[in-house]
Amino acid sequence: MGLLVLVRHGESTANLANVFTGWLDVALSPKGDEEAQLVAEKLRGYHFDAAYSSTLIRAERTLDIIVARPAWATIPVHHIEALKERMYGDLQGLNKAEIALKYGQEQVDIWRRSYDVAPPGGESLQQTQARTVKFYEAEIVPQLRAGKNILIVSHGNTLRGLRMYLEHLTPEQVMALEIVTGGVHVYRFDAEMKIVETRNL
Ligand SMILES: O=C(O)[C@@H](CO)OP(=O)(O)O
Repeated sequence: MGLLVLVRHGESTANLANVFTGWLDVALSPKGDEEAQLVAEKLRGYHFDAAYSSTLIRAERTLDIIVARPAWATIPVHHIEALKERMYGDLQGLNKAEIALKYGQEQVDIWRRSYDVAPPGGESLQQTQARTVKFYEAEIVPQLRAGKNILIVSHGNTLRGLRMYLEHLTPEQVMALEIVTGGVHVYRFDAEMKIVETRNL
C-alpha cells in the first residue's frame, strides 16, 4: 500500500552557524547540498507519485536536488506553507549557545524541545504540529489510502510533530526525538492506515 517518506532538509547556513532559524529563509550550506545528494542516493529505486516541500528555500532546494534525478523528473512537486518550520519568534537569528548562556540551558531546552511551551513570540511544537497534521490529513492521507507513494521534505520541528502524531509518541518521548539534517524516515501503511513498516535510511 501507500508509502510515506519524510526527509529533513540538508544542513542550512543557519544550522552551521548554530542560529535559531524557524522562518528565516536561509540557503543550504555546501554540506547541506551534499546531504541532499545523499538522500537522493538512499532513495534510489523508490517510486513516488507526488513530492512536497515547505516554501522555505532550504527545503525546496533539498527537494530540487532529489527530483533532479532522471527517475523522478516527472513527479508533480508542490510547495506548501503548512510544512514550514516552527516559527521561532524572538529567537530567530540568535545564536543558540549565546541564548543558553543568557537564559540557562534548561530554559532553552524547554523552548526547543517541549511539546506545549512556545518560545517568546513563536509557535510551540503543539501549534506547529496542528497545522502540519491538518495538511497531512487533508492532502496526504487520501493519497496514501489510494496506494500512492508520497515524498515530503520538511524541517526538524514539523517532522518531530508529524512523527509524534504518526507514532503516537508522548510529549516526554517527543522531547528526546532528534531528526538529523538529511534524515530519511520511511513508513508503509496498510489499507486502514495502520503502519506496517517503518525504517530510517
Ligand atoms: O533553528 C531551528 O529552526 C530548528 C531546526 O534547525 O532548531 P531546533 O533544533 O533548535 O528546534
